[in-house]
Amino acid sequence: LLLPANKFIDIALPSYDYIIVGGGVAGLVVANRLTENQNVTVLVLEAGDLDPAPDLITVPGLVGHGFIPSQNWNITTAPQASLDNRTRDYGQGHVVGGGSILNGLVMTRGAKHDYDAWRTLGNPGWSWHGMLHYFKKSENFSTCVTPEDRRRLYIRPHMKVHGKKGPLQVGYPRFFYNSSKNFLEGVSELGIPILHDINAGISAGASIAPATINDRNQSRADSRRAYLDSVLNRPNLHLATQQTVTRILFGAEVVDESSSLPVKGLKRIYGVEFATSADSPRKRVACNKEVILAAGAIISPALLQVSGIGPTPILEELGVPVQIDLPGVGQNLQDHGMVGAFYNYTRPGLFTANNLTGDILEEVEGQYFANRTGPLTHPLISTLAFASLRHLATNWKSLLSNISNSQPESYLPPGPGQHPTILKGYAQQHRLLTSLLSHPTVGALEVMADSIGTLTAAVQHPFSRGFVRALSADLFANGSVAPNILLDPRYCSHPFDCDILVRGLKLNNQLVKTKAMQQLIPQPSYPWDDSTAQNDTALLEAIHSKIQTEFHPAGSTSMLPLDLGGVVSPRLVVYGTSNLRVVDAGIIPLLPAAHIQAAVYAIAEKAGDMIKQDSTDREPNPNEGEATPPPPNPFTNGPPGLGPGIVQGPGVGGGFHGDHGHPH
Ligand SMILES: Cc1cc2nc3c(=O)[nH]c(=O)nc-3n(C[C@H](O)[C@H](O)[C@H](O)COP(=O)(O)OP(=O)(O)OC[C@H]3O[C@@H](n4cnc5c(N)ncnc54)[C@H](O)[C@@H]3O)c2cc1C
Repeated sequence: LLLPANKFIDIALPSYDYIIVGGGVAGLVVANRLTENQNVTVLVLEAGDLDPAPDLITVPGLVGHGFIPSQNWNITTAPQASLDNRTRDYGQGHVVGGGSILNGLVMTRGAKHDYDAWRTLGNPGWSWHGMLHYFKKSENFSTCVTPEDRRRLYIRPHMKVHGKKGPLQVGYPRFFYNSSKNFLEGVSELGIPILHDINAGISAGASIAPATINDRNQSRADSRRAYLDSVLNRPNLHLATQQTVTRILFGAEVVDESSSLPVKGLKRIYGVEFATSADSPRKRVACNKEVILAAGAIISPALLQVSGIGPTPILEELGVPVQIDLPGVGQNLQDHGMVGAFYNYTRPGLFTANNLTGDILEEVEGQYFANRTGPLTHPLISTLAFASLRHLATNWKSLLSNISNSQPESYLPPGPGQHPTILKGYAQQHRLLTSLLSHPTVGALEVMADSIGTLTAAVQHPFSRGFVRALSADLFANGSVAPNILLDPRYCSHPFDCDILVRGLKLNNQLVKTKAMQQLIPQPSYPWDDSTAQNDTALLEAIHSKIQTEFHPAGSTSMLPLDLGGVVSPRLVVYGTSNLRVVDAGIIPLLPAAHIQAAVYAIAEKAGDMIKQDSTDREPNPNEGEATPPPPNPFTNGPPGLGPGIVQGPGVGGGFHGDHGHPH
């Protein structure tokens, strides 16, 4: 139900039990699960709008054809000092559904060991075992692949590890390019196994990865379609679009003896401040229970900082009063850097995505829209391989021992990145990474194959750590949010990451020489041809100029113990607060070797259960209402009944302008 913009004042409540900041992947999962309880009220504030389902979004075959500008935050990285000193564009979803509206649909989980490492880092309950229930809970897995495709492409999922009843459709396209088979068998010739199911706990191997595709109509499955559309009529769920949260507001300090949360003497969050645009009035809304940050790994930490939660030196520079000195906020940022290398397949008659032009495109479109079959059901990437370090280097043991003997702190950013807790946390990650990379089932590198000859290499267990920070106390300074965010992934600030990519490109050069791949008649061009294939310096130079994001930012609000630079506890509560959680990709303490949407859906499902559980544990809580007196109604039209629906921006009128004396 979409209500006109001016209904915002009419239907918004003065306070909600839960306020979710960001209606992307994690935010919509949590909104759905919390509103299963009809006695609970939830407001989702989303900066973007509902997408009108254009073909560019819904048709898998159009993945990679660009972003709709209004749906992208248009963030740019800092110049990459360890590469070529250039900035990189960094697309992020600014739309209901967040990254799941823009993403490449690839659905991979990573290895069992990747998640067991999260537990080892001090997070009980967050092992593979702890996540598997939620991987399954989120997905409705479908195996509608023809027997012929199953056989030739080795698709045999282990149904025990998949869910059939979850909201998110996960399946396979109804069309595969022939080059997929060459790729799988070529990789196998190099001694890397073909996996029948890449999501069963062993990820080092080649596979056809499932996709977030709705099997029935072969269109994109995203968090909005999966988790929101079917529950929009719940009267206890309000979604306000085009509302950017600019600050988290603090209430009184509470001492809550009865809570299972670590709340004694902690700060209580009162609500949030938000606005439709830089020059529109700031409004406030209060929470009865919690504020839940789901603004993604880049904006959630910036929001914490401008609200006074973060490293003191950064808060002081911003001129923001320090509410909680939390050194980890914005640190430990990790990403999978990737390099697209091109080996043009020239076999005469080979059908590739390049053929989708003119009459053929018209025919293929007709096929797709008439009966949802054909090449347009196929996303950009279905075919990929994860190589373990053993697959990349015979001297893997000595490589790892060299890393173990190095000084981890020298690789971290200066300033707030050198806080003792951050150093300690990174040293632990460093040890765990070397252990993970020694494992034959864990990916060190991913190679993604499209149909035309691009073999994109991406480093999967990066040692480099970047950071994100706000540049202004007002996220809307200078008119929009992006210029106020400093995002520095610091690609290859640890040289081992680029070393992995060099090895990856050499692997590519071996791969295109296999019998299976030779059938495609690949024509590598400079810098991927034989002139540079064995020349590390030339490959490194090419990598430096071509690295870009695989769009997997994580770690910037890490779930780690406080003395390891953590921001949230294993219950995802921000340290120092009683009722503020983060549930998005930022909490991932160590990136898995995988595309990370599967992990984010599962994290949010787990968060939903924890929030419900903690709420039950906490009730009745006589102190709670007293500690934070009901706020004045921030909407001039008074508290109406809770009506169903979406509240769509631009929000008009009625908000508090400036301070009204209660929260700060
Ligand atoms: C181009 C692209 C391709 C990708 N490809 C894949 C892939 O193929 N497979 C895969 O597994 N993963 C992929 N990913 C990654 C995956 O989509 C993300 O990991 C996932 O979306 C992260 O979920 P999240 O909830 O943390 O953040 P998001 O999904 O980004 O959601 C954050 C939401 O918060 C909103 N928001 C932010 N700040 C505010 C604010 N101040 N106020 C209100 N709202 C706010 C945003 O608009 C957004 O809707 C891709 C991502 C991108 C961008």
